[in-house]
Amino acid sequence: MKSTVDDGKPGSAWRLLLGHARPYRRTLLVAAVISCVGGLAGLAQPLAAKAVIDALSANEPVLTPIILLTGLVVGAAVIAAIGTYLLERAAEGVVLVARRGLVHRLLRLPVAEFDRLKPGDLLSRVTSDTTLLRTAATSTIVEAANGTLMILGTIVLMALLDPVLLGVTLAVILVTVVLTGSVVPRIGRASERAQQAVGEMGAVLERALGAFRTVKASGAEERENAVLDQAADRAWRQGVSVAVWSSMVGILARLSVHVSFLAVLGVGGARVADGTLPLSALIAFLLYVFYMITPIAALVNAASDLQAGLAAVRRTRQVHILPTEPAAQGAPATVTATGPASVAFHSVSFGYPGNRESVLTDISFQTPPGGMTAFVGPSGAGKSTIFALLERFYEPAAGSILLDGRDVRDWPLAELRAAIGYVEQDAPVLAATLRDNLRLAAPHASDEDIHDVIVRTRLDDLLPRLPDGLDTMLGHRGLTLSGGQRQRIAIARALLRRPRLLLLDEATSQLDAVNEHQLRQVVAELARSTTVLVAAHRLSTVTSADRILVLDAGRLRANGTHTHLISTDALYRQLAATQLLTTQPQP
Ligand SMILES: Nc1ncnc2c1ncn2[C@@H]1O[C@H](COP(=O)(O)OP(=O)(O)OP(=O)(O)O)[C@@H](O)[C@H]1O
Repeated sequence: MKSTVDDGKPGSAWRLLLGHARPYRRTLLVAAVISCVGGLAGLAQPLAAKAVIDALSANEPVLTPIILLTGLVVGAAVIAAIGTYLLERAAEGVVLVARRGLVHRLLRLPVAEFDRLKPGDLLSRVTSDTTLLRTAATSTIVEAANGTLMILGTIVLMALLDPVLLGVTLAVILVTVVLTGSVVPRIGRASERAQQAVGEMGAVLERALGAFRTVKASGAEERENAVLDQAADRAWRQGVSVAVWSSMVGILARLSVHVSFLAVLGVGGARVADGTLPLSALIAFLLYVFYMITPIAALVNAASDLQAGLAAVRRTRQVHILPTEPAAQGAPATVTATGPASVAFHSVSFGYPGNRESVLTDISFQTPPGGMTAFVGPSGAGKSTIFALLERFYEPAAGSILLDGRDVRDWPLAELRAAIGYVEQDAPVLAATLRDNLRLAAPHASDEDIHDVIVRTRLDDLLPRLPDGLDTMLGHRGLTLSGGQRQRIAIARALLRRPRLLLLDEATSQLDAVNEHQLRQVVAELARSTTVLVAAHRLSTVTSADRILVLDAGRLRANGTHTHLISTDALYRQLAATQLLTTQPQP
């Protein structure tokens, strides 16, 4: 995915990161105050210990100083725990909101957009990048704010002690800040490249695991392993690069304190020698120089973490600027009309995005409400593409598509899809129970409805063999089922939606002869109450269709019944001959 997020403005990633923190600003403020109070309680502990020792040596009552000391110790621990809890809670909140936002966006991507993306990379943005946001948008911001505050406080106290020595200290710190400023962006760039490599790894892994059996059967484990290794290696190298630059910044911070100390000692020593500065002021000043070590170290850490967070925010932002389907803004689907819907294509031409070749050229046809229309033609002729256009997964380059006399572009997208039952070519079974799989398209379907479609799709022979009936978990992508069973589940799922238009893409190709015959009867029965469009390879499944459209290389070349086409269309005759059909319609 191209990095187009910064919009050229360096501040935009910062704004986005702060945007993630904004909902938790109160919690973060409280956590910052708590951490200051905890720090003060810590600072007061030596004084309380001193009071206990003083009381002991002076033979005075020690109860009060001991209570005070205990109070400070316990109080500091409790306060620190509350601060940590608040920060961690806010951090989890940041991750939750970021993940929800990304998931919401991803599920609303247009199909055309999804085609060009890598699911594994998207997955890493939802899981890994959001985790990097976690600390950057919460504790790091608090740490940076506290560190800055402490440094400013020390500078004020230093100014009160001796402005000249302060000038010396600030000059050294300034040089360090300039040097650090040139290193920090490198941490950011390396972090972003490391995350990109993690994303690539996700994509390769998704590819290998998604085709697990094929990878094994092809003996390609080692080759896939090598590709994964390379991506992991790239992530490792960038991680090492982050480590190198981060330690450079650490060295600079340490050097700045030490050089400040020496410079203050030199200049201050000379001033003590010529009597312009009391020795006690020089000692106090030097102590303050050392007090700055902790906040400077905190700022250095924060700078590294923030760079990783900014890189992550840029990657998550890349998802947020992807287009979404209009359904994202629309109301939930409400089916207003019922009964079979008519379909019409008027001079539709279409080519897949990024592909200059036209896949459909000047396609025009009409189907009345109800009945079965079949699309036949050689592989790659464009049959599935017609269905994809009806579902509005893509927009045609020219022409118009009407469902029920209304242009599909004028239908609210959710309503359009609610009217259509779609069984895609390799309809997936999700890793969920059989019931949830069936209800995917009709979440409110009753158990009677479910049993009805199970009988109609001949799934009733499968059901008794499942250990928990409808509540049996079906494995990842339905791999625990046979191909035919997966197809019948997909058909049952589409039927449960009570569609006005049913699109069956090769839906019967994996059924045995008996089941296919039964299902053909189901489809024929269905064609009486709904409009059925079938994309078929096997003519045997569609010879009894009310009309058959013959597609060849994206053009509609003939249209008619089986008997008509056998006598008029050479391609159809050839298809029929190669599929060993008689010229008689099948029962
Ligand atoms: N998402 C896509 N992006 C780019 N090209 C695609 C995409 N899907 C299909 N195509 C191309 O569009 C053409 C038509 O494909 P389509 O799937 O519609 O054919 P089909 O007639 O259904 O074929 P089959 O019977 O083999 O399923 C093919 O050349 C195919 O390579």
